[in-house]
Amino acid sequence: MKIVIVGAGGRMGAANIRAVTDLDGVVLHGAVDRAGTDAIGKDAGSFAGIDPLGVFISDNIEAALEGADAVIDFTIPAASVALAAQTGARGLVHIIGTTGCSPEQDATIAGAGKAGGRIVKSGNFSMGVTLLANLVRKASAALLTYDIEILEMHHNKKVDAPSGTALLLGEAAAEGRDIKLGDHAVRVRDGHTGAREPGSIGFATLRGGTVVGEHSVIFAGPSERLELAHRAEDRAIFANGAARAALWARDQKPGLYGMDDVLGLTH
Ligand SMILES: NC(=O)C1=CN([C@@H]2O[C@H](COP(=O)(O)OP(=O)(O)OC[C@H]3O[C@@H](n4cnc5c(N)ncnc54)[C@H](OP(=O)(O)O)[C@@H]3O)[C@@H](O)[C@H]2O)C=CC1
Ligand SMILES: O=C(O)C1=N[C@H](C(=O)O)C[C@H](O)C1
Repeated sequence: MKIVIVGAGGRMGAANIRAVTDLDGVVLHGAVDRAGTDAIGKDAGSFAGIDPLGVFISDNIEAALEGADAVIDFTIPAASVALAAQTGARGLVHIIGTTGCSPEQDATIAGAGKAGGRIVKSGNFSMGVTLLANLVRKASAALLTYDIEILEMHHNKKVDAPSGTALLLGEAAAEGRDIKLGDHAVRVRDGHTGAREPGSIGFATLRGGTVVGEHSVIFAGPSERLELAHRAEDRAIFANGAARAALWARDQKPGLYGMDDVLGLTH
């Protein structure tokens, strides 16, 4: 399977180049980043800290897509939305790790799935978080009256908050109670907030240093707390999941999928 990495010059871009090079059945077909960025023209392998691959990071997405089967895209929302139109028109596999999309951008991406793309989009491609979301859904249903708070910490370069993972975990908690996250989420607290609204799902965001990604879901009840947590130690866990998702999506019908589908976890 011939894969193009988009956002190749970024933190996840380098991890994705290494993951695609390591996995049997896939080859790096192209590597693309934003015009004018430092990585353009560099060998993708050397850039990612491995042996040279003879694939050079380019700003020409159309040329890179020629002959490709799949795209792994960890960039910014506007870039992922624009790319989904191109992958949809070509019927390509499109793995989207980009977080921070608005509801309108998510709807446009879903439309690209209907138009022919095989899209897998997730706020977190690790096995651990995918399983964690399933545990959160169950705990939320079982501990119906407990207050739910979601805490995340990431490195000081992260640009969106709450993280895509925190929102994914919030969605799982809401599904467990058959409510809509949008109606119950409290994403920021400041000043005289009043007492906690029963049934709300709170988010708290920390940023600092080089933290890859840490998430805790706290169920706080009378005289006890249950905490379910995940700590990412290396971006390889996301990149390996994304490469695995690309191989899986090749044999699927056009549409929009998540990591539960890739791992065969039904709920
Ligand atoms: N779902 C998951 O499992 C994970 C998701 N993420 C998400 O992935 C995204 C990227 O994260 P990270 O790698 O840390 O961020 P980086 O900023 O390091 O990388 C993003 C890359 O995309 C490039 N880029 C921006 N616009 C375009 C464009 N139009 N075309 C091609 N490339 C473009 C950037 O270039 P430049 O810097 O020059 O603007 C940069 O090289 C974030 O949304 C993050 O939250 C991260 C880890 C795991
Ligand atoms: O930006 C990051 O770094 C990460 N982003 C994802 C998110 O927003 O949840 C996944 C991971 O936690 C790292």
